[in-house]
Amino acid sequence: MSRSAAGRLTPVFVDHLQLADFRSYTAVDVPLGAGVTTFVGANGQGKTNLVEAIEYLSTLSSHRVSTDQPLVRFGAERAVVRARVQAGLEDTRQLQLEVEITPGKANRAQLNRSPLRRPRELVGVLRTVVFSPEDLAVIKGDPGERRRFLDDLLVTRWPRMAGVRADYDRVLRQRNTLLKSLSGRSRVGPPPPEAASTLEVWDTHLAAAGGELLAARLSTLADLGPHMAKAYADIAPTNNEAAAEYRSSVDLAGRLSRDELAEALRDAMAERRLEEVQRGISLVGPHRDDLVLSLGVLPAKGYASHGESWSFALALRLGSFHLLRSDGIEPVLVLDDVFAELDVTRRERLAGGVSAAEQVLITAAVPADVPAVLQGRRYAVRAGEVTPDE
Ligand SMILES: Nc1ncnc2c1ncn2[C@@H]1O[C@H](COP(=O)(O)OP(=O)(O)OP(=O)(O)O)[C@@H](O)[C@H]1O
Repeated sequence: MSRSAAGRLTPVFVDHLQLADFRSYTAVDVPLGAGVTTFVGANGQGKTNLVEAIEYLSTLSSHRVSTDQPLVRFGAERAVVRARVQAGLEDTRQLQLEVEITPGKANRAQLNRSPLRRPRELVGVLRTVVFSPEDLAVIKGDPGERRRFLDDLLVTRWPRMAGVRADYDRVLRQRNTLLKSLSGRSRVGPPPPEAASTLEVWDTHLAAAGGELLAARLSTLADLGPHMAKAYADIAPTNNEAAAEYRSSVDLAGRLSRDELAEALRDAMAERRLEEVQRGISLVGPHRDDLVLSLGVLPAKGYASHGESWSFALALRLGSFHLLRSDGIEPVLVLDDVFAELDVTRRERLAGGVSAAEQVLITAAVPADVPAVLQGRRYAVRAGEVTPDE
């Protein structure tokens, strides 16, 4: 979604959500709209399930699970998530998004009631930024959590990158299978000529997709940096600046373009060929990289306090939100279960930081945790029923 001629962002928001056999819901219909909507209810009533469905329509993934099975209501065969999205200044442009999730089989997606050739084509029609308790793992967890954060963000910016990311993962799996078979030989030395040439083919594919992924990561991180630092300073004013630096498994030597990075990857693979064959695994590439998040001179991981880690996680999401807006994209902002984790000052600051959003979806077990300025439309969620809460 791009800027209008007047320079305004095109407003985008979910207007209606409909679920069938998704998570705990047999069937539910929820009218939504621009501005703030809060879902309140006791623990385990199905609040997060609602916003998770919207996230799934946007990204075809969930921040809570890595497989689709838990998304389908226990005992059901498939789930359907359907939403009407308003995308336009004149209230005229409505998009109908639908995805059918069938674990173990290919999912199916529709846009405006026409089946898409590949569900992936749905990615990017609706953009979301989701902040949830699971985000703490981006600060405290393994490098994979930070890679996923960055890759999710760059796919949100450039939906085409979903294909590049999938290609990279596929080629990596195939290359690893070959390396593993070579490492199983009784005497591990340079691979026999036939295997060496097959490996070179995989090197070329891995370097091509890897170079493109790396270039997108580096430019996204560079663009995110100032937004993230500002968001952190707004939430937790200290002298410590929040920063993020890319740590690569290859010597990047200032290279930034996709072709230069692909070449760097190919060189690094050639250099470590013997070691890769011995260990039976791909040792260089974006899948081995990390983001070093720091507060002042100290790394956040292992040093930041619990509150600082929360502020940092929040700054990553708010920074992402502002980055996307500066790209001309209007993402739907989801704040899932986060107000209970923040102190009063940070709640108020978060509320101030999201006031620019066209649509904010909030879940909370305790309504009083949500600052008054964010009290928009409210729904009570209880045992699979979603009803307006006056
Ligand atoms: N595939 C599924 N089939 C049936 N029920 C499910 C499925 N997945 C999750 N649930 C149920 O959904 C409920 C959790 O819903 P959800 O995570 O939306 O809760 P919540 O209202 O956000 O709660 P909290 O305030 O504790 O975060 C649990 O009771 C869980 O058993």
